[in-house]
Amino acid sequence: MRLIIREDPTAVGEYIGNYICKRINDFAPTPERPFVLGLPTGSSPIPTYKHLIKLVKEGKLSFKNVVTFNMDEYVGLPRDHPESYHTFMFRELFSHIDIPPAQVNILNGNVKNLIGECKAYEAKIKAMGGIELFLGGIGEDGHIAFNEPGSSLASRTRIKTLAYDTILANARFFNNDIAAVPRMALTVGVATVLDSREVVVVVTGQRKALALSQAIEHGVNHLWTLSALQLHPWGLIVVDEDATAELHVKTVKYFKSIERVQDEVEAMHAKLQAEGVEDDQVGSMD
Ligand SMILES: N[C@@H]1[C@@H](O)[C@H](O)[C@@H](COP(=O)(O)O)O[C@@H]1O
Repeated sequence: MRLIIREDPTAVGEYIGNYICKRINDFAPTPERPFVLGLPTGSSPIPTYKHLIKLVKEGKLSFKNVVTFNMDEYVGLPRDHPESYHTFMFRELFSHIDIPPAQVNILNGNVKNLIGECKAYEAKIKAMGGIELFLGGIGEDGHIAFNEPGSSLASRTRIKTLAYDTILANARFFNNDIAAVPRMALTVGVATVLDSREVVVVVTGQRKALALSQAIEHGVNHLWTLSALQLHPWGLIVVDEDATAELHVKTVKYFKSIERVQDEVEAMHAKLQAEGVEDDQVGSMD
């Protein structure tokens, strides 16, 4: 796992936006072989989305051959509700870039058969050849997507009851009316995220500092579901200075030293991929 530290959320968004841009351009997607990208909602990815929009407008990036799968969606919230994740994604990203809407996949929390919806989502990801890069955010309790504390680390896309902490945290989007926050969501599982070839997680702000430290300085456990990223060979967390507040100085120093050799390792990864060597033969980047 790698940890990249930047000054503030804007710099984090620029780093991740450029990173995703490079990955998509290196992949050279075509209609027959699209780049499959997993995406999150929340306030943390907004600077990344702003930067991706800028790159598209500058002609440096295209989403024409990108297929997206969102992490989660509330159950029972109308699709056109201002706080549905469907509305969020079109407002913050999809309406401003060149992605064909048919290539956008977002779980539907309003169907009768919610379990069927989740199974079909997993099947569609599989049919697309799996997710190339999953971008994620975390909650203050360390949840990734809506995999609340206590979620199985082997979980797949399913219905999830939201933790009270998450309902409280998300009330800010519902005029601070706790009763208005949906109680349930559909979410990809921890294993769905870990199945991706690469996982990039954005963590900004001091309120996420404890979760970050629990996820990277302690063992893998189901109470801080981001900690499962330790099991992934190609995990990257990009944070701002505020989010490092609970980390040990030696942890910060260690990851900063890794960043220094990052470019060399990425060049090696690209070379081996070009030669057709599988990732698991390459090993992790740290
Ligand atoms: N389901 C989403 C998560 O995917 C997201 O990571 C989290 C953090 O949101 P924010 O970035 O606004 O703190 O919010 C919700 O719980």
